[in-house]
Amino acid sequence: MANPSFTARIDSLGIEGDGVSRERGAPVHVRYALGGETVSARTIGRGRATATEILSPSPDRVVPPCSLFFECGGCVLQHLDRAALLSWKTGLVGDALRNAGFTVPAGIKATQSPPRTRRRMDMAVRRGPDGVIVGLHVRGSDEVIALTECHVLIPQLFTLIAPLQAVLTRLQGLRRIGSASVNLLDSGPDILLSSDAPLVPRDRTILAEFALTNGVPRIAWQLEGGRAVPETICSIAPATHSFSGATLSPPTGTFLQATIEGEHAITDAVLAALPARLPRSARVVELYAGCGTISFPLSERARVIAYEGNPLSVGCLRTAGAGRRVEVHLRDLNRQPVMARDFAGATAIVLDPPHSGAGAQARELATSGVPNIIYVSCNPTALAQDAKLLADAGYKLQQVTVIDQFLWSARAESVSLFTKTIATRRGPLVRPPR
Ligand SMILES: C[S@@+](CC[C@H](N)C(=O)[O-])C[C@H]1O[C@@H](n2cnc3c(N)ncnc32)[C@H](O)[C@@H]1O
Repeated sequence: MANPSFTARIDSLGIEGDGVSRERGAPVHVRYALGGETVSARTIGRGRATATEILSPSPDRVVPPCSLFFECGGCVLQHLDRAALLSWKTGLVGDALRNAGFTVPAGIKATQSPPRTRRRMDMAVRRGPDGVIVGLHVRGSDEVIALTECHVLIPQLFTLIAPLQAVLTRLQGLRRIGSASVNLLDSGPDILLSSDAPLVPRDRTILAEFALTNGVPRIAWQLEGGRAVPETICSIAPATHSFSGATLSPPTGTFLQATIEGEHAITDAVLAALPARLPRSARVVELYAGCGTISFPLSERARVIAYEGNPLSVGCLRTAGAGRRVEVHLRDLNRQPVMARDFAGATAIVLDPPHSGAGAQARELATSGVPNIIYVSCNPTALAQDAKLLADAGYKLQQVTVIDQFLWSARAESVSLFTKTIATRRGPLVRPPR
């Protein structure tokens, strides 16, 4: 029997944002269902179903604001009230830290970016019979849905989509598939395109005209699936961005925190986690520094020794950091972690690892004995894994801030402060009171 229907009582929301029903033994993940609801559901795969009717709705259920929600793969939780969404994400982070072995302080601070503030998005490009579509994947499919509406993307980027579709339709270098990553820098939209065939000279002229007409300082391009550094196709003005007064020339496709509100919430939480009184000579080691989102605000409080694995980001950070208190090292921290002994004398370690977490680097953090470890995480599961090593090494959790900058997604970001009291010959070195 294809796609059998059943009635399910939903126990809770799972970490992917699906409702989880356990009444049949093995968990069934039910798309579009919320904790506490009873729904009619249709099986769509092993252990997976989609809600077809809500029989008893949760008080937190709302009408999704976007008419594309049930098709588009971009958002997963628009049917959940935003305050309830933030409280669910706060719970995910709290559970991760408890699972790691910590007592979680009461009153976790939590902030959420408003709709239409997302300033970076990776979109898919498809040529169809009626021209090119720039959009997101249909949920669970390779098909691409045109973003005729989007409640997360910042308007300066959303308004570019229609002209971008029109211009890509004219490119010979786009046969069938490609992608468009857009970043809103201080200087304006920065676009990185990929396509499945080389661009011809006329394509380059067309893209340059588009850039001029639409106020796009830079467009870069690479062959779809290629590994070469992207080629700048047109640069009508310098692509620049600034962090705490340091002006950078970021590489194309650079990592930016998803929203400006998210960036500020993260840097504020990191700075608040530093000891209140820091001597000018204090040294903070920063791991996974990117182009310096956190490094430059930090450098106003301490000397920063920054490590990053992407050579282009390192080049950008080095140039912008010249004359500031930021020392930059290129290092793959998976292959060659900073060793515990090399943190000696540091007042704090700040780390902001990728989604997979800190891997081999986490073990060195745990045995470093550095009194303050400030962990910026975009993945509660990886946080739990890494934080367990800190708990086992005697670190205590002092503060947590949850940042929801991927509104309506299941992603939860956080900044946690772990501290350790170090025994010295003169007695315990206690973190100064705030
Ligand atoms: C979440 S981003 C944070 C960047 C920066 N802290 C920011 O807020 O803009 C993670 C960073 O880790 C870097 N990274 C990923 N894997 C790495 C590795 N194995 N070694 C060093 N850096 C790595 C990425 O290039 C990226 O810049």
